[in-house]
Amino acid sequence: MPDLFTQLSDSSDGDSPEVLGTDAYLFRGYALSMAGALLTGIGEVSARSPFRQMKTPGGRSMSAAMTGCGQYSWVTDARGYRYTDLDPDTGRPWPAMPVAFRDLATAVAAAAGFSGFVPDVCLINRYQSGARMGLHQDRDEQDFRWPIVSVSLGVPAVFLWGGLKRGGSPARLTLEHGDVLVWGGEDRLRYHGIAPVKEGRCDVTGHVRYNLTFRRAR
Ligand SMILES: O=C(O)CCC(=O)C(=O)O
Ligand SMILES: [Fe+2]
Repeated sequence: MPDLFTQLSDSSDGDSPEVLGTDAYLFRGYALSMAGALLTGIGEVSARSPFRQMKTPGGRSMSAAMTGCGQYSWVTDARGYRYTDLDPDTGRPWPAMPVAFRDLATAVAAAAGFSGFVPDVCLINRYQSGARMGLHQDRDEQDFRWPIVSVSLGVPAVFLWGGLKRGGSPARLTLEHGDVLVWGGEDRLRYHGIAPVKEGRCDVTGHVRYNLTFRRAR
């Protein structure tokens, strides 16, 4: 893979990512130096569009609480999964995406070989202990050529990394405060999820895990 070499040496923190697939990388600690700014951003976004536990189309409450920012964000309710330009809870547009969020997503995507990624969505997940996310694909976006960029903050969690089809037992990776995953290309539709988050403590977030997931919805 000659390309991989070039990409790795372009990695802006100088550390090589772990390779999770043809087009999937884990950049350990990539967001550590920006964690303060990211948490401030989460506070500002959630002051305007509060975290809420959404319902699946089948009527079950998601255990992770969610909010979002950007031009659109992702919602689920009895009508299904979709992106909206208004927050259904406030009736107002989703808060603007903080510049620090967007710049981080663009830079790490480029380090993974996806130059020109400009997210129009940042979905923010908040996990208390016991919260989880079942195996799923991210497939409500228009153009699967753009990757998913996923930033973990706070208490660690086990990320489940499956294949392109349902079934089989997924790989398990512990994601810690500051870790960033990028998946796209051949890996764009991989099943993934989060195992129930264990009781833990992080100096900056307390008992909570946050995940920022950056997408290009449209
Ligand atoms: O919390 C995570 O790390 C994964 C979140 C996720 O897969 C999603 O929001 O679609
Ligand atoms: Fe996902």
